[in-house]
This record gives sequence, C-alpha cells and structure tokens, in this order.
Amino acid sequence: MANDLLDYHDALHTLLETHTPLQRHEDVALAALNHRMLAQDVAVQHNVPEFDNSAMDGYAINGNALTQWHVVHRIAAGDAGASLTLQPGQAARIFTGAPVPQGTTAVVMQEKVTHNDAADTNGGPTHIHLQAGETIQDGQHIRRRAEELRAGDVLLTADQRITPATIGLLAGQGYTHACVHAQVRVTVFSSGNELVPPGQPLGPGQIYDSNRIMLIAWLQSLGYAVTDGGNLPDQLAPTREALARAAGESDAIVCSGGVSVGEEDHLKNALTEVGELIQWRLFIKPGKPFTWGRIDRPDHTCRVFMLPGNPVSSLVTFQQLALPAMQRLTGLSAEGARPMQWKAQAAFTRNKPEPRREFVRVTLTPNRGDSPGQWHVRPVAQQGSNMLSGAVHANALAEVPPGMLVQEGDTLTVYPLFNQI
Ligand SMILES: Nc1nc2c(c(=O)[nH]1)N[C@H]1C(S)=C(S)[C@@H](COP(=O)(O)OP(=O)(O)OC[C@H]3O[C@@H](n4cnc5c(N)ncnc54)[C@H](O)[C@@H]3O)O[C@H]1N2
Ligand code: MOO
Repeated sequence: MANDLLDYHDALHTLLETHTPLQRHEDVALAALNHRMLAQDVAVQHNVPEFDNSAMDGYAINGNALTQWHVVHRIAAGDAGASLTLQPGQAARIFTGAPVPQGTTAVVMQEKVTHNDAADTNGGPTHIHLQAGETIQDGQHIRRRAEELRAGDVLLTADQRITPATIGLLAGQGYTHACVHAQVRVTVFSSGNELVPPGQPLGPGQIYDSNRIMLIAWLQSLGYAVTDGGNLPDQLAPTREALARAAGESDAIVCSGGVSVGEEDHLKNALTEVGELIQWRLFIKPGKPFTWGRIDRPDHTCRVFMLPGNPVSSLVTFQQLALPAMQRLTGLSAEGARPMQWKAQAAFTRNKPEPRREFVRVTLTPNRGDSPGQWHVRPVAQQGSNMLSGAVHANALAEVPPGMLVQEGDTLTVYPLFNQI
C-alpha cells in the first residue's frame, strides 16, 4: 500500500492501465443493447440497399435527353418494381424507397414536372413534361444496390460501443441480438451512522443519504448491473463482512464515506482485512481521501473504489477516477474510458494559489460576439465539497493545476459533468 498523495493524472493513468475488460460475454436483444460493448465482429449479411431504389417521390424515367414521358407504371415502397421495365420515352410514378424498374436512367422529382389532366386507371397522369430550364443528370436520385454496405464485409468491429444508431444498423441487417461484454456488476454502499434513507424522519444529528442513490442512478443510466448494498454502520466487523460478501457477487464495489482519518472511518481497514488497499489519498481538491483496491475471489477479481463522503467529493472522484476504471471493465479502451475533456478560457481570476490540483465546479458556455467558437468557464457560487447544489448549477469541472494563479483568458482543461455537454 502506498501512502504518498498521488497526482490525479498518475492515478488516472494507473487506473486505466490496471483495469482491463472483463472476459464474460452474452447475447443481448437489440432493445437492451445501448451502452454495451460488442464482443466480436458483426458481418454485413444484406446489401444496403438490397435493390436500386428511388431517393425521391417523383418519376423514374427512361431517356434523360427527352422532355416528356408516357407514364406506364406506379411503384410504391414495398412493391416488387424491379421486375417491371421502362422503354425509352416511358416513365413510372415512383415513391421514395420504391424499387426502380429495369431501364430507368434517372428519377425526376415530382416538383420538376408538369402533367396533363388526363388520368390513367390508377388516378395518375398519363404524360409528364419536364419544366422549362430543368436538366437531368444520368442516374440522379437513384440509390444503388450495395452503395452503402456490401454483404460479406465487416459491419461492426469488436469492442465498439453500442449507441442507438448501432441498434438501428443491426436491426437494418435483420439481427435480433448481438454478442456483447457481460454487464459489469457493481454493488454500491454508503457509510455513516448519521445517514438516513430519504422518506424516513430525521433524528438529531442525522442527514439524508445523497450519495448512494446518486451513484446508483448514474451507474444504471450507463448500463451497469447495480446492486444497492445499503448503508454500512461505523463499525469495522459489519463493514468487513459486507465488503467480503459483495465481492463474491460483484465485479466492482463503490462506496462513499468513512475513508478519511477519523476513528469512525473503517472502510480502509476493512478493505485491508479482506483484500488489498492499493492507493489511499490523491493530491486533489475535492476528493483527497479517494481510495482504490481489490478483493480477489477464486473465479474473479472485485475492484473496490472508496469515495470520500462529502457529496461533491464523491461526485468528482467518481466521474474523474472510479468511472473511467469501471468503463475499462465494460470493454472500453484506455483512451475511450477517459473522462471527456475540453479546453476553455477562464472568465475569472484566482489570486490565492491552491496547492492541490483542483476541480472547480463551473458553468461552461460558448463565447458569443468577439471570439465565437471559444468556450469560457465561470465558477458557480457554492464551491464547498459538501455543497451538492453547486454541482447542480455547474455543467463542468475546470482543472486548475497545483499552485496556479488564474488570470482571465487563461486556457483551462474542463471536463463536462456526466461526460455530456
Ligand atoms: N482531520 C482530517 N479530517 C478530514 C480530512 C483530513 O484530511 N483530516 N479530510 C477531509 C476531507 S478532504 C474529506 S473529503 C472528508 C471525507 O471523509 P470521509 O470519506 O471519511 O467521509 P465521512 O467523514 O464519512 O463524511 C464526510 C461528510 O460527508 C457526509 N456524507 C457522508 N456520506 C454521505 C452520504 N452518503 N450522503 C450525504 N452525505 C454524506 C458526512 O455526513 C460528512 O459530513 O473528510 C474530511 N475530514
Ligand atoms: O478532499 Mo475533500 O474532498 O476537499 O472535501
């Protein structure tokens, strides 16, 4: 166990290198795939498009140099139009996505033609005329067979993160399931005799437990299989037993509180007794007591992340350290698991240096006027590590390196809160 206060970037680097994707895989139905990581390559099994089809509502024509055509077919999406044929001078009324008939040289948008009033038996015009001044490019508005995807090619590669677009693409290929990395199982604890679950009355000296539900909701929204481990009392034996039990059925434990130096802070000792404490304390503000470690079981390793109890310290160390490590377990690369980062200009000054690397809760907004395209950051009023309202009014963390005095216009690295802007 190392007791030196680690720098944030060293800690993040070590976490990303020492946490690697779990090797359990499973087949999952499309609707439940968002955020999951593909475990193997997926092939294109159907050409896209499967057949030449119209990109517009209008007319498939034969004869691009002509200015009028005789309408002989009507082809809607879903019709088997590819078996029909156009002779020179003929056209087919056609709709977006419908197969073009044999002999089609181009599709003309309906806005570009006029037609006579006589109607055929389907209610459509019998002749169409190209409007004056319009020209036709060879093959215009025809989406060609296999122009997007060709059967047999690779559709998606392993270790790609699934988004709603991926799910649509898989459905478009007729897939109902995909083989993905198994969900990472996480047990979330809070710790502290003062904590009461929301909904119950508060006694003297008690406060509501904010952190546990904040972390559970966050992890669930990212697709983790989350177990609520409850609140741990400020006692060593039950804490040790709860960690040992959770390690048997989890890939990770996330807990908050009880990792500082007071005699009621039992989490670190409990971890040392049932597993290994790898690092305690970082040179950061907030979040100095952040701790990580591991508990080995015969068939798997459970990673342990102990967040400082102050709610903002929990939030910041979770986003900046614990979550990137857990994202590695889901199958993401070290680069892909890093917190999202941005550059922005300080719209504030800081004359008093802070020795620790600080993650200031800020509002990140685009500059307007003089330097559009630039972003600037301004700290929110409530900066206490106990003040969750500050994190609610902020949308990013601005990193201020140790000892740095900030001048207006200085460039800072910023991390959007919840990795979204
Ligand atoms: N003598 C020292 N005292 C403290 C130090 C230190 O270096 N020397 N570090 C301070 C820093 S920095 C932090 S951060 C906190 C973190 O301490 P713990 O992780 O042990 O957290 P607790 O003491 O259990 O709680 C701190 C604070 O947060 C409240 N809390 C805890 N859990 C929750 C929860 N789930 N929901 C809402 N609020 C929670 C708790 O009631 C305390 O007010 O230690 C400093 N002390
Ligand atoms: O590090 Mo503590 O998290 O400053 O409040």
